[in-house]
Amino acid sequence: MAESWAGLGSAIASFLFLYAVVKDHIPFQLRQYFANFFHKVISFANPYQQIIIHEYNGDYMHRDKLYAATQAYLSAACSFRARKLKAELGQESDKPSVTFDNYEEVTDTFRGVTVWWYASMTLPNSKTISFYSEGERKYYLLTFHKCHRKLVEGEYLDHILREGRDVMTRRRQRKLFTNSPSRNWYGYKSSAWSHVAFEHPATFDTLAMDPKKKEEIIDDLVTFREGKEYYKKIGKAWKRGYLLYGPPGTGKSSMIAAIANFLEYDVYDLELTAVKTNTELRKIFIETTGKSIIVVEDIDCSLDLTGKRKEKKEKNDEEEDKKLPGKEETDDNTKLTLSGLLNFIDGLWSACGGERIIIFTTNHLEKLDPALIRRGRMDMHIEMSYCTFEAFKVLAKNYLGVVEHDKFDTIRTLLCDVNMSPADVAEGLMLKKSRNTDVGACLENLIKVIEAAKEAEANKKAQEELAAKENEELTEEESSVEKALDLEDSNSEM
Ligand SMILES: Nc1ncnc2c1ncn2[C@@H]1O[C@H](COP(=O)(O)OP(=O)(O)OP(=O)(O)O)[C@@H](O)[C@H]1O
Ligand SMILES: [Mg+2]
Repeated sequence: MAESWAGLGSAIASFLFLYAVVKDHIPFQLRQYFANFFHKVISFANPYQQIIIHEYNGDYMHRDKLYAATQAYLSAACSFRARKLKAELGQESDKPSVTFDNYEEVTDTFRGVTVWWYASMTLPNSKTISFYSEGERKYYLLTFHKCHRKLVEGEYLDHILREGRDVMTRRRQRKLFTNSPSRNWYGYKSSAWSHVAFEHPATFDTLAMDPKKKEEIIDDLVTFREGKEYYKKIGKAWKRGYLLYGPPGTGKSSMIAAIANFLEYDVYDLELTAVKTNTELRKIFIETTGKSIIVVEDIDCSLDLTGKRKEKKEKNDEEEDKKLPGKEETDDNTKLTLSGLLNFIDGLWSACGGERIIIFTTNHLEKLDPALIRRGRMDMHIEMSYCTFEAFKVLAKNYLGVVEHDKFDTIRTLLCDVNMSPADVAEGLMLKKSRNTDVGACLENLIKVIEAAKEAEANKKAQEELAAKENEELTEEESSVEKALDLEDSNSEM
């Protein structure tokens, strides 16, 4: 046996030696012909097929998107099968990712089919003198059986792209954007938005509100997040509008942060007062990305939107006849109007860019134009109310770590008679906590705060009643004087 192996070895060595000697004497075309023929024979006999995914294609400017998605996918789904791993922190990421190192191979299974992934790179050719210094070129090599080609090309690569993008989205450093005034939209890479890292700690666990309502909102968000196919089926853009309304300090902004953290979306905080025209608003909108929340806080203060559309329509009807041909259309395009805002929410443009949530907040629901908040535009109206006992229990758990206490009953009774925002209740719990860690003392402090608020509210109510009574008496007096004067006048006429 050993002899026959030795014989084979020497035969190969002789062949390679001979080939090296005669290679230079064979014409190039003939060599090419033999190489092609050899390749065909090999691939005919080889039942496997390969797809290569390079990190950079053509130039060094743009990293291939499929390569990036593959890297993310493999790091999440397969790297645990590799022996040699490497960890790195991507540019846009805030979480380290662990992926398998070069020259490692892992397997993956898709619909019962096994495929092999191999990470490798080509080293720079040191003999080539180039103006640009070339580095190593990394790539992934995907190997699979020939009979699964349709599945791999048709579905598996799409699956890699989709899942990989999801992993990248989850790992990315989320951002809080704000729109810059249009005078700053100039220069290289000019953008309507500037951003900082989004790091708000609010979550649904820290949000004090009725647990049933909270559950409803979470269910709605989950349905939305998983509703891509549904929205496609019913022919609606994949977006959802929420209107948060309620008095100051009831948690509207905290709710936005909790939603963003729950869905892992970016937040675009749209300052409408910095937008001058409908065209600007459209540009701002186009520059937002999918998986994001667009927020307009205090919408009632941002613009005088009430009834403007109606007035405008009437005015337009009147002015229709006066319009001269060739006269410039100014109104709609040079000003930010309610119809501009409505277009922004659900016009044709609203469908571009993927899943989006739009949230408006207001302290005064009654001030808003019904068209702006009708169902379909603002799909869910969420009232953020004064602190109830259920909401207080969430705050007590978060701030003091207690779920039950003797003083809870007193607080329950007190909260029924007073309108206190969760912000005020939280402040009552926090003030004392900073100096004294005793839970009983903190709750005692809160009771005092609520009692003081109750007294202040009662005083205010009494004053208002007094003022109303005085006003009433004054009007009564005035009307009796008027009546007396009228009587005098009629007597003198007679
Ligand atoms: N429902 C709540 N749950 C937990 N904390 C709350 C809640 N409401 C208010 N707070 C606390 O009060 C602070 C202010 O709340 P937030 O800014 O969310 O109120 P808001 O409704 O947006 O008020 P405004 O109408 O003035 O903008 C928050 O930082 C948070 O600590
Ligand atoms: Mg707010």
